[in-house]
Amino acid sequence: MIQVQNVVKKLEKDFVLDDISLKINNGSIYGLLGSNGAGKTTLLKTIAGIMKQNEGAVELERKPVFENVELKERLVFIPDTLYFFSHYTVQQMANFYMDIYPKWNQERFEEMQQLLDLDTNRKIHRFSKGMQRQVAFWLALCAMPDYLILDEPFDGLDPVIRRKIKSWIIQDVAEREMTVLVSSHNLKEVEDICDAVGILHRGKLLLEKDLDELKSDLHKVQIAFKREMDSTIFDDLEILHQEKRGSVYICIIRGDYQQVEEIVEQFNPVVFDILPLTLEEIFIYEMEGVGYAIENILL
Ligand SMILES: Nc1ncnc2c1ncn2[C@@H]1O[C@H](COP(=O)(O)OP(=O)(O)OP(=O)(O)O)[C@@H](O)[C@H]1O
Repeated sequence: MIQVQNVVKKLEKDFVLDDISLKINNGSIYGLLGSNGAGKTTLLKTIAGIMKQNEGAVELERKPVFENVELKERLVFIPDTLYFFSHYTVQQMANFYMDIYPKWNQERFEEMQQLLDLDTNRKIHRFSKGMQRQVAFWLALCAMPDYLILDEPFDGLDPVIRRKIKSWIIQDVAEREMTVLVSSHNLKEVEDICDAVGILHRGKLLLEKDLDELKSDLHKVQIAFKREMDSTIFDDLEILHQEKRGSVYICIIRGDYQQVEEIVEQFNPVVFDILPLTLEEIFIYEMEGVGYAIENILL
C-alpha cells in the first residue's frame, strides 16, 4: 500500500505540493492527472523516494520510502525523460537491472523480446524515442516490481504497443497484485486502466475518485416525452446537466440507477435509454461540483 500523508514540498520558494494525502491499495492502478506544472512529477519522485518531502509522510507498507533500499528493490520508476547509461546495449542495461532487482525474471525478458522484436545487442540510444520507451517498460516489467511508478508513460508509443504494454501492466496487477501509480495530462490516456483517479492542480489534490463508484453513481440517459418534459422531474432526480436535441433530452443524472429508472418511468417517457458515459464527461461534472472548469485544468 502507498500512503501519502499531508505532504508538503517546497522547491525554491514555491509550494509545489501543498498538503497532499492519498492512499493506493495493493493491486490497484491510480491515475494522477494534472496539467503542466501541476506537481505530478514532484509527487511521483517523492513517492518513489527520489525526493524528500519537507513535511508529511510518504510510506510504502507503512515504512518511509526515502533512502529505504529494501523498498526500492521492489519499486521501479519510469520517468518522463528516460535515462539509460550512454552507449549501453539493451543486454548491458538488463545486466545492470539484474544486479539491482533481486526478483529479475530472465524468462520473461526473453519472452518479451520475441513480442517486442528489439535487438538486445543494439545500443539503446540508437533506438527511436518510442522504441526506447518500449525498452524502459521491458526492463521495468522484468524487474517484477511490487510498485510501478510511471510518469507520462505512454507518450510516443504507437497504439498497438500501447495496448500491449497496458495489458502486461493489467496482468501483473491482477496476477501478482502489483501496485501502479501513473501520471498523465490526458484522461483518455489512462481511463481504460485506472481503478482510481486523482486530479492535481497547482500542488493541490482537487478531487480523488474510485472509478467504479463514479461510474455507478452518474448516468447519461436520453429521454423523450410525448409533450414537454414535466419540470417536477427535477424534484426527485439530481440532474447535473441536460440538453435538448430535437425532442430528445440528454441528461446526466446522479444516483442509484434503479431508483433513477423508477422515477423516470413514472413520467411515461416514450424513449428512455442509457448511454455510455466517458470518464471525461464524468470529470466535467465532478469538477464543476468543486468549482472548476475541467477545460482549464486538463486536456
Ligand atoms: N528543480 C526545480 N526547482 C524549482 N522549481 C521546480 C523544480 N522542478 C519543478 N519545479 C516547479 O514545480 C512545479 C511542479 O513541477 P512538476 O514537474 O512536478 O509538474 P508536472 O505536473 O509534472 O508538470 P508537467 O506535466 O509539465 O511535466 C512547477 O511549477 C515547476 O516550475
